[in-house]
Amino acid sequence: MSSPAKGVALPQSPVKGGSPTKPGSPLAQSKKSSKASSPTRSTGAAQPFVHQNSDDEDYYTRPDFIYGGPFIGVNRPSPFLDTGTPMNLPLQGTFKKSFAYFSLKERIPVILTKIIDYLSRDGGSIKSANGASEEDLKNFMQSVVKLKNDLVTNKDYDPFTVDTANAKKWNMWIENQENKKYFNNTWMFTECYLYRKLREGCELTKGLQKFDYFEAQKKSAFDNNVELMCIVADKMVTMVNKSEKDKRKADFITLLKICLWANKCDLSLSLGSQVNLIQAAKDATEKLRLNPPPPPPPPKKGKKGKPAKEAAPQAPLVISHDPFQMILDLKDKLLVDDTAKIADQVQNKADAMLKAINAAAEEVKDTKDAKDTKDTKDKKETKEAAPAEAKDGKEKKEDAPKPIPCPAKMTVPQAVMFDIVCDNTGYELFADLCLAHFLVAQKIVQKVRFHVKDMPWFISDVTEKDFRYVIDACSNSNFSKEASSGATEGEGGAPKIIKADNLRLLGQAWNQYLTDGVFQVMAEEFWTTPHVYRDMKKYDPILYRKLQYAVAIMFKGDLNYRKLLGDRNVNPTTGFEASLQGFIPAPIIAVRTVKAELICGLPKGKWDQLTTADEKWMQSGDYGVIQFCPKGEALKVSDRPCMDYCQTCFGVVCPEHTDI
Ligand SMILES: O=P(O)(O)OC[C@H]1O[C@](O)(CO)[C@@H](O)[C@@H]1O
Repeated sequence: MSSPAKGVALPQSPVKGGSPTKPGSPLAQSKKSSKASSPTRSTGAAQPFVHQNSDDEDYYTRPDFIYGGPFIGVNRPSPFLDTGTPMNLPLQGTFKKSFAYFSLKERIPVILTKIIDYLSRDGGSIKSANGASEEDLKNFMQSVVKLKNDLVTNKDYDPFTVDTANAKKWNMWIENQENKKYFNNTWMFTECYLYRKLREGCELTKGLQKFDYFEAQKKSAFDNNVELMCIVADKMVTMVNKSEKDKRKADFITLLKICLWANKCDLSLSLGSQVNLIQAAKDATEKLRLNPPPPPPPPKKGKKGKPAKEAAPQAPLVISHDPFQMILDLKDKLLVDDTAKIADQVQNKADAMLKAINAAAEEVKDTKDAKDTKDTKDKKETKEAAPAEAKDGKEKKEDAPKPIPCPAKMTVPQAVMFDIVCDNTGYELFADLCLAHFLVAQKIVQKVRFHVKDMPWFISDVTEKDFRYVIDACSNSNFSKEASSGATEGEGGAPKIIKADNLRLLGQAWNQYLTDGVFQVMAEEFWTTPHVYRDMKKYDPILYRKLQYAVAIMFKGDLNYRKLLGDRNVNPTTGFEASLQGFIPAPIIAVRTVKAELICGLPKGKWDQLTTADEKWMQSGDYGVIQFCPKGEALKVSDRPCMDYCQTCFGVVCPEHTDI
């Protein structure tokens, strides 16, 4: 990992004056606490105070100029604390033992440096692929260099200068921030700002408007995991034929877990380095070999008349890269498993929703029939009264387009829909598509809406272009390879050949689903704003309402999880529903491998146990949760109709919101 650019590294000299460890201060408490019981879980809210190592020494001790008088050295209180994130506070770059601080100080500068390297190394091909000029490339590169320097020197955010409605909104949000410095504001705001600012660098050029600086990495990530996709595709064949209840439930659960572990494949945590699950499995096996788990305890003797308890199974010593075997191998790393509840309740809710939709359609039909009968009667009377020549003319049949009622008035959706708020492209998106395909094929739902990003985001997040790329790449794959060691062997012990035949079929089916509107891709602006989800209603009520039509919404990955929890270090034993802070447009499913220091819904003592074993377990992506909140806000006739209401649709037929 390279350090921040020369000459701009954050200063580390001691602050003059001020007691660094006041009794009762967060730092004092952290010093008292042992490493294992984590200082930050027992502290109260952090108060800014002067301490020894300020990351912004210059600013906090810079002399004040008194008009007409001397420069006087003052010690301002520094917000930097030598702790992790205190409980219930937002993750923030001021907590020097937190992953947020480490990310801003070390990880993101590396990500930005890699973009700069890429631009200088592949400038020629970037220019020709985008029709961009040398000037465009130079300007973009300069903007990335400046962004990196501003970050590592903890400057104030720059306002956006590109003339777009979105940039104006960002400027307003920046203006509303109490802290405008990269490290001093919330990690969420700063991180999102950085990715948005990167985009602006392209928007300000003529020729790089559509340039995706992460595209090449995303494409390689797809190629690196095709073998896994072929393995999953072969199994999918057995999951899509209409099956009986128990198998359907078991397959639903399996696919949720495939979706979970696919979330290991993000390029942001790996700083853009390729994540190859086959290699990762080999590395994990090697780790186990060097540090094997203790043998399971001997079976307990049964009480009088009762059979002896079975011995606990030996923890696996080889981690397979076969995604289905991986589910079993990683069983203990799945910290919260609500999959059975999800499978049951999504099915039940979907059945109930279908009934309501059919009943509503029946009602509309009855009204229409009654109207048609009346119309026919009226017409007949008019005809009889009409002049003779008109009676000879043929009757014109009109094919009225299917109206979409005003979304503000609609309380029953148009179809049973499942929503996926996507995270990473490549293998993770492939896994999400498999789950979506399964839900449609088993007729649990009629439609799946995929929510993707409207700009390159956190390196590997799915954009609309990536979405189509993955489907096309699956349809056209001609992968064929002898299975790597660790995968299932073929008949008679012969090496198994892994082929893309079924993967191609899946890709073709998905293309058809897209054409038919069974799969829908939506790239709403809200997903690339810095707002956490409890604020969605305020910032994007229309999206909130759209989500309310879903039978359930699956939020993928770590960043979505952070936004669901308000990016706060909540108490790890707080329940999932309470942690959502009122954000329940529909039942919520969170499927996330743990890559940031926040989690909820853990059993008592689990967090301490994991932290004792490995202080950094929350940064590794090795653990996962699949959590469920079955509640959803009931759909009422809206008291806050959408912006088009009464302007163009007049509450009858919506010309705008065809995605509902
Ligand atoms: O792709 P995911 O699962 O959202 O992870 C994104 C990564 O980026 C981060 O937001 C940090 O930059 C982490 O939370 C996580 O490591």
